[in-house]
Amino acid sequence: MTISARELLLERFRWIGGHADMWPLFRDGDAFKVVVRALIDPFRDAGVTAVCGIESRGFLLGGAVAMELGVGFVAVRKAAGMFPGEKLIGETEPDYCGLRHTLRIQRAALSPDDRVLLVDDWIETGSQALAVRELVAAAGAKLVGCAVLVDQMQSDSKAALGEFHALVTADELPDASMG
Ligand SMILES: O=P(O)(O)OC[C@H]1O[C@H](OP(=O)(O)OP(=O)(O)O)[C@H](O)[C@@H]1O
Repeated sequence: MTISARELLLERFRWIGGHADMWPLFRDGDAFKVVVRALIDPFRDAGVTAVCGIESRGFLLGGAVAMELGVGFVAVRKAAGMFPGEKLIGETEPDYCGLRHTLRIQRAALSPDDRVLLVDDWIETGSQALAVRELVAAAGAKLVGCAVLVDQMQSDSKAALGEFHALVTADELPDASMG
């Protein structure tokens, strides 16, 4: 019997010391492939031309999704001074930790004919995803949608992220007090 990405995620997910631990899922090559393919499913025929991923876990998933879709990857960096050349820069609202981040993409990475899929492991306040939306718009490109493993976002702003696809919601995961 084939196990679905959703079942894999629910089965392998752990809390360790209050931190969500999905790394064992990525360590298993077969499971990783199933999860990446499930993230892509609604977007296979959406005309996506670029995948964006936010530093750092979004790099891992976004790169894999880009490869599978056969398009390029656009890094969204938080770290200052790490990106060469001209950049587009945006500030986030406070994220799930109450932190504001400065997000950057290389200006030349996107053009007005690009159709962008944002990929991440987890969305909670949506602050970082919404800031990426602004960067994509500043490049003149279109954010087609957002694919995440875990959705914990309550805000109505989710609609601003285009087609939204999550493998599970946070309330389906084991309770954080278990870890
Ligand atoms: O919806 P929000 O409240 O904006 O939070 C979601 C973001 O937070 C996490 O990254 P984190 O900042 O923990 O960085 P990491 O991937 O390096 O752990 C996650 O990977 C998202 O990028």
